[in-house]
Amino acid sequence: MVQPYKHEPFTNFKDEENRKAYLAELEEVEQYLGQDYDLLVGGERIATEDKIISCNPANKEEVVGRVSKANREIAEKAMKAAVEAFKTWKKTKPELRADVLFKAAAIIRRRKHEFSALLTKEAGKPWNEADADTAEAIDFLEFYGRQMLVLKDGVPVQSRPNEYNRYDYIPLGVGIIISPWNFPLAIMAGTTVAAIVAGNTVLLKPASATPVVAAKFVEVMEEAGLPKGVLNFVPGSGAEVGDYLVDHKDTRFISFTGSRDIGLRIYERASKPGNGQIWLKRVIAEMGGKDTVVVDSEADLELAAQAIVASAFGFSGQKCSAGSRAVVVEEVYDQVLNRSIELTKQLTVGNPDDPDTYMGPVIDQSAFNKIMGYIEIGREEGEIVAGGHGDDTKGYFIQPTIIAGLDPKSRIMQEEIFGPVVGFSRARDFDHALEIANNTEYGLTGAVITRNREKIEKAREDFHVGNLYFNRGCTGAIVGYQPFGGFNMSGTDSKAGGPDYLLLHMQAKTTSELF
Ligand SMILES: NC(=O)c1ccc[n+]([C@@H]2O[C@H](COP(=O)([O-])OP(=O)(O)OC[C@H]3O[C@@H](n4cnc5c(N)ncnc54)[C@H](O)[C@@H]3O)[C@@H](O)[C@H]2O)c1
Ligand SMILES: N[C@@H](CCC=O)C(=O)O
Repeated sequence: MVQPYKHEPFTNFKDEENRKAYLAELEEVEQYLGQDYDLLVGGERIATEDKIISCNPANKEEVVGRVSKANREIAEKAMKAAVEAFKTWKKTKPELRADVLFKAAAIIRRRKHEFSALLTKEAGKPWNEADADTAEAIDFLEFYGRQMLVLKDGVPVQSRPNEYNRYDYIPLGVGIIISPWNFPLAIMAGTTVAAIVAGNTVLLKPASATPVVAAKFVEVMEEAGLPKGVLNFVPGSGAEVGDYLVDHKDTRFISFTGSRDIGLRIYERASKPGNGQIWLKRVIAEMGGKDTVVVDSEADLELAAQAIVASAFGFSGQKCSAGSRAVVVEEVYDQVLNRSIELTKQLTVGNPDDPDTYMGPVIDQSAFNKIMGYIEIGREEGEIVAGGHGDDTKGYFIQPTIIAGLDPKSRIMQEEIFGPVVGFSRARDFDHALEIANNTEYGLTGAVITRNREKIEKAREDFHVGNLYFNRGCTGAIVGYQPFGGFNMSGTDSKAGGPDYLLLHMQAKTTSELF
């Protein structure tokens, strides 16, 4: 009997035993740094000469792993394997498919700190952020397994005398899963297993910065009993393998999570049918954000500053949900800004191996350069009142940075920076604050800090984002509790971890029989 779903608890690292356990797993992971990882195609392991070299962003000399790189020929082979495996996987009982997910969840739970320690090494995640990423991966496995058990018999529809009508969900076909590096376990695993449990077969192309944790996850799925060809592992270049698979006539759907620009490229390419293609490709695209914490004059100002700082600088602001804009009502602007500066100056930046590090590095040289470029723009557009410096000698470290006095239409307040930078703008009153909050092309997350019930209700209606939070920060959605996804250029609002998510990977079939 499947137990009711509950989210995986976070680890309390104040507990000495937990600290010791995490340190032991960091040592364990260090033993296997630098190893080679193969592709997986139709159950066959393939090693290529050409490798993706994954490096530790906190110590760029340290190689985390060398992962074989797929090319078009291998991608084609993987597509054929997935098409073949779909013939049997689509007919495999949904209960059995769900059991594979439950077993995979149990395996990852037993190796929880090992996976998190690998995230610390490969993505530069501080302990609590890595722990949350692993917990979310477990949650996706547990939640989607249960959702499939709910959907397996379809939904009742009306029948009439001597007529029996049914409404069932059937899988789509072969899906391409394209995942980002910032939640390299949770989002990669969640998008993969949602497609699989619904009866589809997939080709997984993880982000090139974090392929090792994806390779480890693929091993877990094999251990959990997934048949050959259902999950094919094809890391590779977006431009080469990504475009090829997006354009492929046998691709039935694409599940993409990543930037706005790549999301738009995929959306456009997928709309053009390839030679011999007999369907419209479905696209799930979860993209960027420019997320705002709104602070009202009638608010707990300490809570407001805490929420701004946590939302802006958790995992160095490298979350689509990051609160990269603070819009504060005039009356309390100076107080909130000053307290946010104080809190920011207390944050520790350093090697995420150290449990006392709050903020680790950003992911790579190109991210470092881009974020430092934005900080320079910020010097022109506003005033740097905290941080503003970076150091890329050993790893890619950037101080948490606050830029104050910004025009709401400035670049810092409009463009996704994806780093530890938050811009502050003043609003005349609460209505003006909401107007500013809605003035970007994105619509992913937002938070409102106020004690006023009417203002909460106004924001509930008028603040146009997929995930809106009151009196807390705007990051950290939990699977099954706060289904996640955004409006406008933030994507197709797929609501990962929500009750409708699996349906995006299925099609409904009506049957009607007369007696
Ligand atoms: N909305 C969400 O749920 C969500 C969650 C996490 C991250 N994100 C967004 O992701 C971005 C950061 O992640 P990123 O830097 O990995 O994004 P990215 O768009 O650069 O890459 C995402 C994935 O797309 C692949 N890719 C690149 N070019 C491709 C192509 N031509 N065809 C197919 N695939 C291609 C990459 O290799 C990677 O696997 C941010 O914009 C962030 O906001 C959104
Ligand atoms: N789901 C995560 C964000 C994922 C994107 O980076 C959150 O709610 O903070």
